[in-house]
Amino acid sequence: MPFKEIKLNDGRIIPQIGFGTWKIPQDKTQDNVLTAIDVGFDHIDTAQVYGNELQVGAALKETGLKRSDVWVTTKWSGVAATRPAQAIKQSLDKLGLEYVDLYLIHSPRLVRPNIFQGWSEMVDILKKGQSKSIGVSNFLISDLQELESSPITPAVNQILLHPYVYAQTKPLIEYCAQKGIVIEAYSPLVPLTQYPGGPVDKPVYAIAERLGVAPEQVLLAWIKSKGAVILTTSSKKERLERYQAVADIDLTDEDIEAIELAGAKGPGLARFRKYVKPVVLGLALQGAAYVAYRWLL
Ligand SMILES: NC(=O)C1=CN([C@@H]2O[C@H](COP(=O)(O)OP(=O)(O)OC[C@H]3O[C@@H](n4cnc5c(N)ncnc54)[C@H](O)[C@@H]3O)[C@@H](O)[C@H]2O)C=CC1
Ligand SMILES: O=CCc1c[nH]c2ccccc12
Repeated sequence: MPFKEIKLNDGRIIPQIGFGTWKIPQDKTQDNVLTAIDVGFDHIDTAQVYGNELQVGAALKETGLKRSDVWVTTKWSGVAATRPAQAIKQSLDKLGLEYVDLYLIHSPRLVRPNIFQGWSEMVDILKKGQSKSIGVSNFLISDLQELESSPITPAVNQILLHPYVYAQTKPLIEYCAQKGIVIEAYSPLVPLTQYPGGPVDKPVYAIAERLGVAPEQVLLAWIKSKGAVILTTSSKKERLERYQAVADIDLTDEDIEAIELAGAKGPGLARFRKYVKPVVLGLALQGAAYVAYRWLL
């Protein structure tokens, strides 16, 4: 089955695979994005906190692509204690765009305890046309429940998704399906990048050998089987070509079950969500420093 164009609850169509730009140094971003677009990516994912929106924008300009031919997502990450209204203006400026396709709250920690208020600020951005769709990232069911009385449901929830966290994440995935919220899966290759030698390797390598494909393609095909948007990355053109080729790789129900059974024997969410806390702590310190600076002025 080729990559689907996934329909969001606001009627817009999002390309099923996106090129992620987290951790790409500024001096490499423009080239990497150009390579991604060259091999067929038409969906780029960045964020305020990645610090490379300017270079993403430069790449988009260099391609000469029509604005409607590329999907651009960015996120409000709360850098320097910004609120969404200020952050979106800065992001659009850096990207050199009049609108983004999707604007996300990067983490519920940015808006707790008043999640509804934070979401209302995102709705304002939607109304102003600064983003065509709005959504959230790293939201739990309890966070999403706070938004149930909003007239606008998040279009997506961008979350960590790979076989080692699938069993624990299933209730969230099911909740999102029920509410019409599309899942965007980030870090799908964690079994290869952060837990090589783990129980998922056995079925993944066996399936890869049987199909004559690479193990990373099997993991991305597994995400595809869930109907989620895939967010992945590489600086290498050949890898990006392999990711794109996943459009033509379909797993059987037995393959999917074998991967999930092995995934359930792995370490689970606690092992893989560690980075979020230090990052958010860093942002909080940055915010506190800014508030102190404004108070001293
Ligand atoms: N909203 C959020 O909080 C987050 C969003 N993201 C988004 O998702 C994007 C993708 O996330 P990643 O964690 O980078 O994705 P990922 O799990 O797809 O990992 C990509 C890495 O895997 C490597 N790789 C590919 N094949 C491999 C193999 N066979 N063996 C070993 N390594 C291999 C690639 O070279 C690349 O460095 C990010 O760039 C960002 O845009 C990522 C993390 C958090
Ligand atoms: O997006 C990737 C991980 C990350 C980097 N900075 C933040 C801030 C808030 C949530 C997640 C992240």
